[in-house]
Amino acid sequence: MPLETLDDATLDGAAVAVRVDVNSPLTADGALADDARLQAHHDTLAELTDRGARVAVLAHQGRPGGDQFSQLRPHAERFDELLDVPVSYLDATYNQQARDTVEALEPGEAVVLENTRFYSEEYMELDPAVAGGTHLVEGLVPVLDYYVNDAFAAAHRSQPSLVGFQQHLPSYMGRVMEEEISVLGNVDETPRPRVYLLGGAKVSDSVDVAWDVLESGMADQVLTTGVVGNVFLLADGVDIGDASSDFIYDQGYWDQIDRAADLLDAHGDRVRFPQDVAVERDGERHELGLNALPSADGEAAMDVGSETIRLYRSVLESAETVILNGPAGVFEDDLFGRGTRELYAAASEASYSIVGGGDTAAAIRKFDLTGFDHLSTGGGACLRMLTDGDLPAVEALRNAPTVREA
Ligand SMILES: Nc1ncnc2c1ncn2[C@@H]1O[C@H](COP(=O)(O)OP(=O)(O)OP(=O)(O)O)[C@@H](O)[C@H]1O
Ligand SMILES: O=C(O)[C@H](O)COP(=O)(O)O
Repeated sequence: MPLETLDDATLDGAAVAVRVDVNSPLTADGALADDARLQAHHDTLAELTDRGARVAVLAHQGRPGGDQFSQLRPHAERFDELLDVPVSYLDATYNQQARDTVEALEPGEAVVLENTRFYSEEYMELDPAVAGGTHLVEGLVPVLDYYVNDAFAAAHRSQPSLVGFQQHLPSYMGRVMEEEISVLGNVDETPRPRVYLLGGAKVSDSVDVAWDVLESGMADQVLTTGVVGNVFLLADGVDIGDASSDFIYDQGYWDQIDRAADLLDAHGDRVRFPQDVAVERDGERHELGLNALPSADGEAAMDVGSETIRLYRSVLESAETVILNGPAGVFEDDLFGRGTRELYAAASEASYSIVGGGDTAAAIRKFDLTGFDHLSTGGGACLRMLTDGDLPAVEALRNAPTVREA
């Protein structure tokens, strides 16, 4: 089934649940530290309210037990500032009070319901049919006409608010979802040479992507940086020292070293790993070539070094398409931002560039970089989309009933 967009929906007076992804960094006192994800959904919410929908916003924040797990009041207040229509907040999600509030909405009004993950079923990966029978979904469906999914960044999760409503209601992509699918679903049409710059700390996701794009022929080159680069150094037999190795072990990525070694055996001519690294010594950035590793002082490799930057820049300069995910180093620390800043700047010069990842986007903002063609709102979702294709929430949209069937 083709995916339906807001162009296909008759919204005037309709009660619409819209799932967004506004999962954002919070300050110690619970305020939003960054509203980029809220801004990204502005156009979808503005269109829904402008076209007379009565809008119930569903979203999660953080993970149960984590320090970023909180109410959505700050998000609702920020939406109220960003949008031209009133946006209220309700500390309930699917009970009678929530149903009454949604039913009482006037056309063009919106309410942000409480964090979906306050309910245990929401934090489970469920088969869509089971998700359709959860309390959250069954509680809200009676007061809704349509469901809109704009939460691309969470679309790799098969959780009730992401896949359950599509079992009951005519469902549409929001504008963020539509744009992400149209760009990331057509990566294979972007010009060659196509280079993947993979860094950051989610090693198994990046090794998955590297395997997939090298095996399928999608990538002409894969450049590795960050913790991912350190894993490839270990895979090549370089002793990067206990501090960096222990970090990889503690994060549960030890088994990825063998997968990286197999990848080097199979496609070593198209995979690059760092030729030098940066460590902190006496409070300064200090660079070490591979022959100086492991460092006698046991410092951790926190960034790629100048020689790696030079080599990678030359590859990036000859690329037509660059797909970038994950920072090249601990960019949050001024000593180790250089690899990320310089490699991202080179990537932004390519004819076509795609960026995915929350920390990656934060680095781009920190270094004031511009010129990228597509900044994905997703991290894990973007990577999954680049490998497995359809995401569970998108698949559920494809299978949703049409207006006539509902
Ligand atoms: N050499 C390194 N050692 C330790 N941490 C590193 C290193 N290089 C990068 N990092 C860390 O990796 C983190 C970002 O990795 P991650 O894979 O989460 O990025 P992302 O894909 O942009 O974000 P997300 O998937 O969470 O949206 C940053 O906090 C950065 O400090
Ligand atoms: O930030 C994200 O990647 C999405 O909001 C998904 O969050 P999750 O990884 O906690 O499911």
